[in-house]
Parts: sequence; structure tokens; C-alpha cells
Amino acid sequence: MKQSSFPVPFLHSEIGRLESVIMHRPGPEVESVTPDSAHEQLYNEIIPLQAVQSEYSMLWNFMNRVSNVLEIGDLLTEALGHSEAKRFAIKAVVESESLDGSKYEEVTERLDALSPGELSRAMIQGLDKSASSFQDHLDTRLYDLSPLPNFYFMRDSAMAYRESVLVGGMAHGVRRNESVIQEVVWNHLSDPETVVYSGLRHQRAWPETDIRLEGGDFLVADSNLLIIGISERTSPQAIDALVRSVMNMYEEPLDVLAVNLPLQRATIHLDMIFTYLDQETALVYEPLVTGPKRARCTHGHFALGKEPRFTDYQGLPDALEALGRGVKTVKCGGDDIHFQQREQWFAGTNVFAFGPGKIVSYESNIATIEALSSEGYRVLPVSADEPWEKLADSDERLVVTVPGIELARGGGGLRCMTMPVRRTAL
Ligand SMILES: NC(=[NH2+])NCCC[C@H](N)C(=O)O
Repeated sequence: MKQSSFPVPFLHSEIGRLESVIMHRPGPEVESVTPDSAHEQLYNEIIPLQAVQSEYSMLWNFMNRVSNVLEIGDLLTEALGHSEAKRFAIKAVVESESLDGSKYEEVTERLDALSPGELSRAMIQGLDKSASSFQDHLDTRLYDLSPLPNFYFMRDSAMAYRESVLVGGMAHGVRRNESVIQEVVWNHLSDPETVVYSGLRHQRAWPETDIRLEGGDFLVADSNLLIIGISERTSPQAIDALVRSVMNMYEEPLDVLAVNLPLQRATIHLDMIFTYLDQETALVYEPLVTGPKRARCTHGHFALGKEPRFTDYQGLPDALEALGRGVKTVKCGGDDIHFQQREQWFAGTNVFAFGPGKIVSYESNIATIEALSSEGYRVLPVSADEPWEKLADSDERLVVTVPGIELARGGGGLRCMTMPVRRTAL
């Protein structure tokens, strides 16, 4: 059922003026991470909740000034008010836990007894283990339903594209239920045809096939040009399936540039080495984008009723050039390789554009901010008392800097934390 307050996706670029964005305030789920589990839970380090929340609220308040921000937990609560959504959600999340027979029943019943708001919280923050038997009591698991500490990286589990949404197929089990939540929200709050592709559904239908797709690898250069990372998180099979769905839906030619990322922690997603600042300029991690060891890129051209055509390029900039979409690059970390490496690790490339030439960046990536400033960007700390609404609509190039030492320890940056749903056409 369509709700009037729920935004209809409209996204034809990475940089159009932001109208609506979905985000998630980090909550107690962050505290489920321990030194021993951090690696498996995809964190670089454990993070203190209060510190991360105070950093995050600076970002949230700013985003709220320049756009309409929606909290996914609230959307989930609203969706779970539909009994069909509740049934699907409980079944899907409990299935991800691999519980044995009686435990499965028990957890299902516990979740079923919750109100939509409580269930929404349990799906994000986890549900403590009940200890009603010897087996439970002695089990070292802490939760009957695992929390989602990576959910504040809202980018990865769903992607808006044109008038549609693509639900991610998460590469790691610890993030699987994030895409369950997206599926519940989009299927119950938006028009039924909005979800054009669901990685989650593919994964459930073909558990043996390697179908992984995360939003950090998905860039919308324009309506008919996608740039997608093939990475630790996204597989070629998923890209093929996505292309088929998009072609079916829009019946227009489509160009896809697939960038082959090295399978390493620092470059889990494409947006850790390449993000758009405006239509002609990109912020890049030089060694992997323009340097001698640049990531290879394959251009796939798809047209209805024709065989696809594939062309290989040495790197993404060459492929963009060949398409008449060449970009000028600004270097994350400036000219010094040492700072390039340090700031790339600190998600320096991972900035978020809230309009053309208007970005949000972590304040600690000083060399990157300097590089932007020499490109004519005015640097403004988020704490400044500025008329943000007006500035967002001005022609000025801006970099708004936010504190993020703790946020970054979760393994991502500003682009990772935002899921834009509507941007104005360029
Ligand atoms: N779009 C991104 N780069 N997201 C970063 C996600 C970080 C998260 N801890 C993970 O490893 O999955």
C-alpha cells in the first residue's frame, strides 16, 4: 500500500541536489561488537556508542537542514504495521539465524508477540537470548536474533536508481538481515513495482549461486550509465542479473562500467576509491584509479534485442573518456602517497554529494580537504552557524566537514552512511 509521506525514488545521478535520503542513527547494536568479534562483524575497531552518536547527530542535523531525512527504523515500524509484512519479516530474519527446530519456534513466537515498534527495534538492535533450557543457558551465543551493527552504513543494503529501488544481496551473513529490512520497507510502503531487483530474493532462491551486490559498489553516473565495482562485496553474476532486470523495466540502452577492485579490506567497495564531486569531477584514490596499478575496467553496452558488446580498458577514467564522459580527478590525500594511503583508509574518498560541487567529508582528512580547497572549494565546519538551506542551493563549491573518528572505525564514510532516494534532475 502506498503511503503519501513515503518518497517515490527519483535518482539519475550521484550529485543532483538532494531532496530525500534514508539514514540510520547508530544505536545499541554498535555495542554488540567486541575486540574478538570486530573483524567478523566488519568493524576496524570497537567504538563507544556515546561518542559515535554525538558525531552522528552533527551529520544528521546538517542533512536535515538541506534535505528530508528519513530514519529507516521508523519506516520499518510503519511497514510492520501490515500483518503480511510482519509475517514475512519474522520468517526471513529467523531463517538467517540457523536455529534448530524448537528454538526456531520459540524465537518466532517471541518476535510475533512484539508490537511493530518493538519488533523494528529487535530487528536492528537484536534480541537477547532467552535462557529457558540447559542448552540455551550453556550456549555462548548472546542473542536469539543478531543485531546489525553495520546498519548505519545505510548505503549498502538498498540503492535508488531512476524511479526504482534495488535491494542489496549482502556478501556477509552479518549484514543479511539489513536487506530483509529494506525488502519489508520497500515492498510495503512503496508501489509494488518500485523494487526492480532484489539481491536478497536471488540469494534465497539460488543459495548455491554467487549473487552479491552492495550499494557501495553501485554508482549512477547518469540515467543510462552505471559504474559498478566487482569486489569482495559484489559479483559479476549479480551485475548480470541486475542488468537484465533494469533492461526489462526501462527498455532503453544501458552502459555499465565494471571496475575490478583488489579484494582487500581497504577497498571493499568502489566508493572507497572513486566518488563524483560534480558531473565532470571525481575524487579518487590515485594508486587504484589513475596510477600504474589502476583497477581494470570493462565496459558492457546493452541494447534491446542485440548481443551485448564488451570492451576492456586499463582503468575507469579511460573507459569514461571513451564514452565521452571523461572526468577531471582530485586526489584523496593530495600528492603524497603516504597521506593518500592514510586518508583512503579513513574513507577520505568516500564523500557524499548533497548537490553538484557540494559535499560532506570527515574533518580529519586534512590533506584531502586541502586538495579540494585548492580546487576552489570553500571549507565550512558543520558546527558553524551557516544558512545551510541557502548555501545548498547556491552555486558555490562547498565542503562541509564533520567529525567522524569513531564513525570511520566502523569501516566507512559519508557516502556509505546515506541512501539518497531523490535528487533533482541536472
Ligand atoms: N559503502 C561502503 N563503503 N560501506 C562501508 C561499509 C562498512 C562496513 N563495516 C562493512 O564492512 O560492510
